Amino acid sequence: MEDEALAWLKLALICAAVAAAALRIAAVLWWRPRRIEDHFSRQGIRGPPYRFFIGNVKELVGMMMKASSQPMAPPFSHNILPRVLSFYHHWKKIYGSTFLVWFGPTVRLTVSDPELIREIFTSKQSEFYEKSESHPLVKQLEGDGLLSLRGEKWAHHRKIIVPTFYMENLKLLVPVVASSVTSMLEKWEVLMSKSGEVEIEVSEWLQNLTEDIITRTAFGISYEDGKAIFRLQARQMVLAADVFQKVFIPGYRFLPTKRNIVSWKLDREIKKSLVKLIDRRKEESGGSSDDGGGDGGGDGGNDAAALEGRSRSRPNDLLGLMIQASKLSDAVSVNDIVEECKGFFFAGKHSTSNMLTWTTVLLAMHPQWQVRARDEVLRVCGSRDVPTKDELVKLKTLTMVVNESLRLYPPVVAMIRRARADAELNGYQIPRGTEILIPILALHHDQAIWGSDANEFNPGRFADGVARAAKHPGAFIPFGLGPRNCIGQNLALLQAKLALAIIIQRFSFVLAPSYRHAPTVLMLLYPQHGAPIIFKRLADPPAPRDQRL
Ligand code: HEM
Repeated sequence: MEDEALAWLKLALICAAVAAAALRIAAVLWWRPRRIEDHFSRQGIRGPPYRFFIGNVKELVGMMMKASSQPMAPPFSHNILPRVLSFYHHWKKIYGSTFLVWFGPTVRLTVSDPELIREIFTSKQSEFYEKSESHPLVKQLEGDGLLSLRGEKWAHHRKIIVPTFYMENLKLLVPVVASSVTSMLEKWEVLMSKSGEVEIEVSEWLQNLTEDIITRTAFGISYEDGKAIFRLQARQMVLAADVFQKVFIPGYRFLPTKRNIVSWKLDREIKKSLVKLIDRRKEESGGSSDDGGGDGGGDGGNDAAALEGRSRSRPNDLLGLMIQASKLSDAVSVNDIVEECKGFFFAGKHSTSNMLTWTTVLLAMHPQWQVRARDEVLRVCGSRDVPTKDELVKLKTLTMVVNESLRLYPPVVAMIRRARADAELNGYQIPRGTEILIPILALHHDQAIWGSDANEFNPGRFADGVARAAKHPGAFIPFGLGPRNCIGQNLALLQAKLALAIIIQRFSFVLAPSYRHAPTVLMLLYPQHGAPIIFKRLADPPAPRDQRL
């Protein structure tokens, strides 16, 4: 009898637990989304209706797949928003520029008004919005460093790493970057036909170039070891990109599939090699706080100032700076350094090569700007000399071209933030946990901000600088904005200008007949069918040095 009562009790408890779990699931997947929809609807913000569990993902993926399966129309148009962010383009027409979209049961408020964006990133309100958790695959690649850290740990790391990217430090890297570029061009020369022409798939070559440069910046004197490590990471990226294109299955990354086993092995190898390298660099720098990256001495108190002093005298590499900082502060461990190195490779390589690829494509499409940019380079730097750091600053036309390329084809097409507490955004009440989607690409193509030629390539709009190029000074944000803006933007721009200057100095180029204009997004904005371009060696232009500026 007692046994039977116990059995009933157990059953009742199980039923209660199942009912509680079901209620919880229903709350998360049904009532909460409805409540949020109502909350925003009362404030005049609407969006496509939430569907149980999947939200708007099915329609969104369908629109994106359809768009990327169709050619651009007209074929070389820069009006790429409908193709690249088709869901935004479609729903904006129905619901206005501030609308809700459901990524599963997670709500995202899409915001493309520059005033609201400024509020989210730079005003006092900005402390309410934090970086949201990345997709697990992205997280594995970006590491647990600056890109994903939050709070005090992020602030500490940022303070330590910032001096690496000071312009006076980066300028010392000009010869390093230039030698990577010229060695790439020498390889192109070898491939050239007798008539001095060659077809190059630039996106691949430029990826190798930026990998080389980021390796030198991150590892400096340990270049060869760094290269081997970044090769492993590049393999891991290929695996991740493959999975990224498939339907996301929660928990998939924990399953011992063939792909996951290879990826885990790579991850272990990357960590092991980095730890070994860091230990060796630590040993080489002995008991002193100098890692050999600089020649000043630190007092152990103001670490950022000490690092800054060093950066003026010699180019420090990221690894050297982090090792130095780890000696000055317990807050940076070997594991932290490992994670930062991973993040730099992830953030620096493809974004910069994409920017270079799009700018090369645009110059091939718009020969009049290619000629203008070349005339300037030849006038300022001559026909064969590698531009110096001072000459680079004088290349105004090239700067305008790069900015226009970053406007029309921003490698990072969107950013996401998450409200960590209930917040007010210019009168809108934003509940805790709401994610905010900032479609950089849409902001950059908005006719209300950039004028009726927003979808045309017109570098001239940047003639008076970035702040005056649009109706709103904060409308150009390829590198993000506020305290978490891109730490590597100076390096990226320096690389791009130097590489482009050396290329246009030596070659003229046009799109290959096989080029199909098809911008698409997979983590970053890239040319779906590659970027084949025909380069033709220029006859040595007669520009003697003394006739230049
Ligand atoms: C054209 C090239 C690049 C573009 C378009 C770009 C774009 C961006 C954007 C939009 C952000 C802000 C993301 C957000 O707020 O959610 C960002 C952050 C970041 N970028 Fe870049 N980036 C580029 C190159 C680089 C390079 C070369 C490096 C490093 C070598 C780098 C390292 C980082 C890091 C570490 C962050 C996170 C900063 C923080 O949160 O404190 N980026 N980048």
